[in-house]
Amino acid sequence: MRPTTLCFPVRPDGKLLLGRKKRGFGVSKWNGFGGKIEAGENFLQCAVRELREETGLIAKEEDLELVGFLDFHFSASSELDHIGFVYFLRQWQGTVQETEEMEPQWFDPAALPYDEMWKGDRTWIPMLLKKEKVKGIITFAEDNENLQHLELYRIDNV
Ligand SMILES: COc1nc(N)nc2c1ncn2[C@H]1C[C@H](O)[C@@H](COP(=O)(O)OP(=O)(O)OP(=O)(O)O)O1
Repeated sequence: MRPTTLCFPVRPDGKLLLGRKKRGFGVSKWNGFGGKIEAGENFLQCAVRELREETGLIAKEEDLELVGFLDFHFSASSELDHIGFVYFLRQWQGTVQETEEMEPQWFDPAALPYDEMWKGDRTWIPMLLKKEKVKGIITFAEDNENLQHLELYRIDNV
């Protein structure tokens, strides 16, 4: 799979915006917002475009904080392997809208719906919530759902 971006808008009260994916890869899971990089795009441009397509929110590239770099591996489906750049965003313009791809909802960071998210998320999102930056390799088992192996590192800069 092509490299991806994943962006989590964060409100001043600390709540995170997640979306329930309505179609495609990760359908029905809650996640941040993002997608595959397109030809000629850099990661920031991809993150801005995907956020706008999936939520209606308009971000400036300089407001995207790179907080994670993850290497997702699928032991039974190597065509799904991809890297993901993870961003927090604290300023934007516009209002959140449901889109054809995502049903958005704000969540308290202490009550994220991990049971309905990708299985790796409960390991690295708490690190980000503690203001740590993270780099790692997450390997999914043959069912493409459960975790097979995890290597996560706290880093100073992504
Ligand atoms: C496998 O573990 C993952 N965990 C989390 N939390 N998020 C992931 C994982 N793998 C991928 N993602 C994110 C990365 C992207 O933000 C989306 C997938 O993007 P999608 O395939 O929907 O990309 P689009 O370009 O929007 O796809 P279309 O072809 O449907 O336009 O999930």
